[in-house]
Amino acid sequence: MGITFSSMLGPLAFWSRNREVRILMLGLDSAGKTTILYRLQLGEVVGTTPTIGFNVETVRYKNISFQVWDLGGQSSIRPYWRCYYANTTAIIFVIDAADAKRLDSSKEELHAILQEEELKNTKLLVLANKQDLDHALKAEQITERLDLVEMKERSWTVQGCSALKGQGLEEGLDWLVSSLY
Ligand SMILES: Nc1nc2c(ncn2[C@@H]2O[C@H](COP(=O)(O)OP(=O)(O)OP(=O)(O)O)[C@@H](O)[C@H]2O)c(=O)[nH]1
Ligand SMILES: [Mg+2]
Repeated sequence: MGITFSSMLGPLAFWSRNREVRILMLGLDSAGKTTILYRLQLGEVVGTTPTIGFNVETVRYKNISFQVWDLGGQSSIRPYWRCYYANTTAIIFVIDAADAKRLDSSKEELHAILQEEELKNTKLLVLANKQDLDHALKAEQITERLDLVEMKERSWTVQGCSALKGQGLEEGLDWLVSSLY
């Protein structure tokens, strides 16, 4: 009996308890996607091998269930990314910020994804991973190199992180959560 705080929150509380947000994690091979997935889910660094196909895990953060799809990034399997686009809420695009030579390839793949009709309403979190390495480019430099500065039609951000050290990932998820409301 009586009105409880959660009943007053009503639909919002229901939404946050029950909605599963589908996230696609994409990026070139060896960017650190699988390491990030398991760092988020288990809170530790696991040994990885190149992903052939995908890993999918539920990550609970701030009362929201994220269903995170981590797809293999090798060039031969990138054409299969499109099979997973439907019903995606947000893209996490992972960059190896210490691998400046491959930034142009990352940019090409990212801009191709952003043209996809099925992904046109998705939020975009770019993770500039491997910030623990001395020569890693900072988030601002990655933003420029990826040609994102002028992008106005979608919610996006670039967040520096290190899956190895566990830094920057919570900030990225906080941005994702805030972008959902
Ligand atoms: N120094 C450093 N190395 C990292 C970091 N994150 C991942 N790595 C390493 O980068 C390599 C590739 O990591 P994965 O997570 O397998 O990369 P991936 O993006 O899943 O690669 P594919 O499955 O081939 O698409 C591994 O040796 C990781 O240990 C990081 O933050 N810092
Ligand atoms: Mg992988």
